[in-house]
Amino acid sequence: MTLITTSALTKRYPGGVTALDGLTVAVDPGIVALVGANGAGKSTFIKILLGLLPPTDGSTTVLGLDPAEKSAEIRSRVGYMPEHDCLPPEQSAAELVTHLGRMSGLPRTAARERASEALRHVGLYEERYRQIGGYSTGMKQRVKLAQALVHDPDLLLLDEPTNGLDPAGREAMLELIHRIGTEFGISIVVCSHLLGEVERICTALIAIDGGRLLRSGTMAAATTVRDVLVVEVDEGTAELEAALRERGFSVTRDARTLLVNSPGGADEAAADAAADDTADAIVAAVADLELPLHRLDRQRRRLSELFATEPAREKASV
Ligand SMILES: Nc1ncnc2c1ncn2[C@@H]1O[C@H](COP(=O)(O)OP(=O)(O)OP(=O)(O)O)[C@@H](O)[C@H]1O
Repeated sequence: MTLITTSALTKRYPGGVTALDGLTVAVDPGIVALVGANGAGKSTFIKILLGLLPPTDGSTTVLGLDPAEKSAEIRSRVGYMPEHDCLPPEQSAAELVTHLGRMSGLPRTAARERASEALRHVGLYEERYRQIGGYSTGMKQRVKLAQALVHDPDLLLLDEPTNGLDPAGREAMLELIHRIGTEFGISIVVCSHLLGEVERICTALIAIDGGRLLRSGTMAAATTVRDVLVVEVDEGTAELEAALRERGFSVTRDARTLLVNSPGGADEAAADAAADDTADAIVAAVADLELPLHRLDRQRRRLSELFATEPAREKASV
């Protein structure tokens, strides 16, 4: 089942701000990065997915359900970690998470058990009876994550989960999110403006800019340069470079690394097929020269490089 679909989703706030402008995406289950600069429309998108805000135009489904009609069901199957601190300082984490578990419909005992379990998953089990007011920022972020997990959701929506954390705290939070997504099999949408962070843990990407879709698809597709292969041999780099040029390839050399251009294709599948042919030709050239092959790979790029070069597009591209 598709995790989230939107069709020409548009949100205009009273006063004339268009926060989302004709957004069309289809995202499969996994750990999905929702990225964009401040004001891009990420929080608006999350609120629409939860049924907290109605769209002005267009439609969306979450776990196959329409938030406009099934917002209660969606909220029972989705956990939401809001961006801002909204925790009562006088309560303990155990009390708060149990209370929110009850609010999501769990019976009293089950809510208490699930709260303990959720707090253990986020590493707060030992501290669960302390008042939240005495917690560090990192611990408060973990309480927000635990309350999102308490009712055993199918999908977690995390709004800027590393906000306010120091580097070690950010690292620990990312590891935790990754573990929840991979070991518990819960799909996660991570809303962030930190590209380096989401690139490491997410399997898919929705990038928005000024309310418009910049790009969506798998993280691998976003970070793979399809038409450039990277080759390294332990010795004989110059001979290999010459041999590849002789075979008609355009090659550039950067120290021990050769970058070999593969003819592009009309679409992703054609580009993949062309890259496979180019890889075969490289392997054949390496074998002919009897060189030790060290690396043969598609070139990767950082998400930040993609957004530095990507022109804002009129229309979605996958
Ligand atoms: N309730 C509102 N009324 C009017 N305009 C709003 C409202 N909420 C958000 N906006 C505007 O809509 C646009 C998108 O805001 P949104 O909060 O969705 O972006 P964001 O990507 O989540 O940004 P941030 O990372 O800063 O939270 C912004 O221009 C914002 O000022």
